[in-house]
Amino acid sequence: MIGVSGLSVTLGEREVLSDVTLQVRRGEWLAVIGPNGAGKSTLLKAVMGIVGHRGEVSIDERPAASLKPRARARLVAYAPQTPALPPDMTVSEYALLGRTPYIPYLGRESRHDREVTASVLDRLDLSSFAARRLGELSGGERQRVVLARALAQQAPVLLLDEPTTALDLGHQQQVLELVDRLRLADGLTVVSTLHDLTVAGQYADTLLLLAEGRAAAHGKPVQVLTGALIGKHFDAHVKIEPGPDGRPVVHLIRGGP
Ligand SMILES: Nc1ncnc2c1ncn2[C@@H]1O[C@H](COP(=O)(O)OP(=O)(O)OP(=O)(O)O)[C@@H](O)[C@H]1O
Repeated sequence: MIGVSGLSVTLGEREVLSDVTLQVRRGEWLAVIGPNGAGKSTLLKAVMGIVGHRGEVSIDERPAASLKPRARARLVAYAPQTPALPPDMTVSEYALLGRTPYIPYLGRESRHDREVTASVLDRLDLSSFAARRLGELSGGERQRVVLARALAQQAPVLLLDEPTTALDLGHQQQVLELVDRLRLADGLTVVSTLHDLTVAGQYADTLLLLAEGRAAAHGKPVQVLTGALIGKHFDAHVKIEPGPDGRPVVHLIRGGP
């Protein structure tokens, strides 16, 4: 569904992504992990086509560069880490922007567009916030609104940049379960950056470990979440245990490194 080949990005004077190649199958969840500054957000932005890059990106077998903005928006929804939100816009107006690729030029949203948006707001516990202004929300509420806009887009590919960092535990689970259910029901392809390595290993089929802009490891959670790789690339001292479902659980060890 997503193909990336020889992807490199230079920002300012620095090459922040170097020669990254990967494939994400339809219905797969890929989590991009790695230390701060490794290039995770830049990888998502390059797939979205919002930073200049070298190398190839294809979406649904089509070169991403050839997609017109409206066609791209019907294929890929992106929830950035810290988007600028217009403070006076309401939650429902903002979430409805996710329907823009379906609204005719100079036309208005349909009843279906409003229903899809309302249903997404409901599934993210945001119905009671629908009339609130974005400038009056907490960090976690804002994060769920950004996600609501992306989900309202109903695109087959979802790119989520740190979708849960500002969320309390219950809302983290709600968001991750919602994305997972949509993926299993509708075959969504998901690429998310995630700092919580245990969560990444719980939900994703495949992990990509980026370090200094390069792919340092790629594979199933048990192959990537190893003490050796985490010690080397995060400079962290951890203990890894299999969780109840066999997927790895990463514990920080007090006193290390
Ligand atoms: N506009 C820019 N000009 C120069 N360097 C930049 C620019 N934007 C980002 N960078 C650098 O690119 C590198 C990769 O940034 P990126 O945001 O992709 O990292 P990340 O892995 O998502 O980090 P984090 O975990 O901290 O969110 C960082 O070293 C960052 O300082």
